[in-house]
This record gives sequence, structure tokens and C-alpha cells, in this order.
Amino acid sequence: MHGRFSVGVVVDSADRMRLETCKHEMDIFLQEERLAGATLLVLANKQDLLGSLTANEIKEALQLDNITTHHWLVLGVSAVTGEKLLGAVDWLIDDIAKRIFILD
Ligand SMILES: Nc1nc2c(ncn2[C@@H]2O[C@H](COP(=O)(O)OP(=O)(O)OP(=O)(O)O)[C@@H](O)[C@H]2O)c(=O)[nH]1
Repeated sequence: MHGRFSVGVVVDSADRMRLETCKHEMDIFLQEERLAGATLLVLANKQDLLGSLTANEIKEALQLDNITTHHWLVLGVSAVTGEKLLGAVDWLIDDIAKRIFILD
């Protein structure tokens, strides 16, 4: 099921301390009624920094596998190198396109 929104969350993959807060905030906003059916794009940013958590580790830390109410994708990106940013945009366009219905 697709709702009207795509929600993007940018996570600082080099900041382990903040992940707990991030998970807590996500748990809260995913319960919002207006976001029912919204898709969730998690950008695990700062992949260029040595020692940052991988996209898979971010997925584990945020327990994304437990999210059954929303379609989600986690992508390891870097705002500095541009790594995977195009992939993120592609996914968003694809996701939005699924909501376009042509009535005739
Ligand atoms: N190496 C690297 N630095 C980045 C990346 N994205 C943002 N930054 C830098 O990180 C610094 C802090 O930016 P952010 O973490 O985006 O800022 P923020 O979360 O709004 O601010 P804080 O609350 O202070 O963490 C800035 O100097 C950015 O240029 C990235 O992908 N790689």
C-alpha cells in the first residue's frame, strides 16, 4: 500500500551515540496517522568517514526489519563524495511514480 508521502531520514553513520535517539524519533513519527502508508528512505550518511557504520549496521541499529507498516530502504551515502545519492533519487522517483494513476 502506498500513502501520499515519502519520508527521508538522514542518519549520521559516524555518530553512534545519536542512533538511539534517532530510532526513538522514528518510532514516534511512523505512528503518525498522516504517514500511514508512507515509504521511508533512510540515508546512512558520511560513508566516506573511516569507522562510520555501514548501511547494514544502521539497518540493525534502527531495527528496520521490524518495520512492517511501511516500505523502507536504507542506503549508505556520502554528501561529500556523492556516493549512492543518485540511487537514492532514483528510488524516490520510482516510489513517487507508483502513486500516479492515470484516469481515463
Ligand atoms: N565527511 C563528511 N562530512 C559530512 C557529510 N555530510 C555532512 N558532513 C559535514 O558534517 C558537518 C556537520 O553536518 P551535519 O552532521 O549534517 O550537521 P547537523 O547534523 O545538522 O549538525 P550537528 O547537530 O552539529 O551534527 C558539516 O561540516 C558537514 O559538511 C558526509 O557525508 N561526509
